[in-house]
Amino acid sequence: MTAYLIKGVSVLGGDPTDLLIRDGVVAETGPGLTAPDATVVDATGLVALPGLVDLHTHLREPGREDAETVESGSRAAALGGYTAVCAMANTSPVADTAGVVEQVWRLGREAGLVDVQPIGAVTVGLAGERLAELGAMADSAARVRIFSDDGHCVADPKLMRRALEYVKAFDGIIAQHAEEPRLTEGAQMHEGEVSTRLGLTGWPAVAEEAIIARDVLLTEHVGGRLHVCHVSTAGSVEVLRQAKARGVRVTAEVTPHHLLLTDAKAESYDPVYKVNPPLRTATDIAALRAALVEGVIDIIATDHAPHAVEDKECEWAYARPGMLGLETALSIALDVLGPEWDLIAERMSRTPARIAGLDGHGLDPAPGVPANLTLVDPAARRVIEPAELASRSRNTPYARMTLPGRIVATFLRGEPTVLDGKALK
Ligand SMILES: NC(=O)N[C@@H](CC(=O)O)C(=O)O
Repeated sequence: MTAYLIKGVSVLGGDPTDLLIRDGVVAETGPGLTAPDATVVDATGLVALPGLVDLHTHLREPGREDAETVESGSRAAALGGYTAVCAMANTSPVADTAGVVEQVWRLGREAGLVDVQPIGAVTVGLAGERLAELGAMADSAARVRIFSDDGHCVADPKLMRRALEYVKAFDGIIAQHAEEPRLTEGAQMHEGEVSTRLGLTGWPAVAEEAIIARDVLLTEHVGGRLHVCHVSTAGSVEVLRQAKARGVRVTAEVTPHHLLLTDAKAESYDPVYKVNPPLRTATDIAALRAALVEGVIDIIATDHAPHAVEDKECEWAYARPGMLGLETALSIALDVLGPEWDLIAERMSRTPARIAGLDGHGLDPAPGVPANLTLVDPAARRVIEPAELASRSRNTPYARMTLPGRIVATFLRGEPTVLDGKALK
């Protein structure tokens, strides 16, 4: 294994120092380190963060390798500063058996760019009718601890209750896509002023809030663990605030796009802005940002949702919902939160690693800690060019926008996956 000496780096915004990485761990920290055998990385002006951890990534393999593969998504993740991602189960076939989750897990190991932790489906085929083999997935080599039908809501309350109860045996989590399906039939965008003007069927905020309210009560009742995917409304924040105040074991995520973009984007009729849950209003954005700072929302998760050109560059009504996120998330966080490095590390690395139980991730660089870290140039500004993204898909909502921050290097267990802003594999 090569040793790396990172010179002049600011750890989480602190004074410049050096980090010596050897045998996969941070061996030493402090100014003026020397190590003749080490490769020197000049990190003047760069900030070191614990490697980012994404709790919500769609890698599309197996089934839609034209949109993304475990390898291409892993590369996009590493370039975005991530060292671990949790892969959602809505693949084809669905990740609802030990066989499929082990396949995704193995593909992640082979790609070797980030740790890929599969999420298992809650119900067979995401159909919402009967529980999948949750125990077999938990016992598999992939050691699944988070289960989600994301893309679909586990709408049946009895099934949701059973799922929450079942995974308690191994302290598992049910991650809910909160969308009451009867309230969103035919929905195309957020229900509000803009949808009325455009004549598009609305997806009301209450469709999300009603499910979160139900699920925190169910979670409280059975003493389980709930994670709420992509929270998008001010009302949801209030439901979560109350649940947390009562001590319910619930965590929640917000996506970068729900922190930045509003439903006014739909006025362009450009399906790149079609996403589930839909882009909401400026009032919602303000509430989500405040909740993220306060900790009512625990983490930023990308909901990286690559889609092939034919599924996005078509009429709005026929387009699939979802947008890319891995390669731009840190920039959006910087834009929204400012250079609040400790908060960014908390919401994008430490807390997601803790929720997912990913040992060795989410730890600040210190002697003895596995060297999973990323180096950011906070002064850089970059123009997002879709053709330059490592993802196989092009559906970024930030095309040609200038965003702050650039990932210069990412290390996974002491080996660089990204150097000089370029993926090494
Ligand atoms: N977030 C999205 O808009 N899309 C997700 C699934 C989903 O949550 O609908 C996808 O898999 O494409």
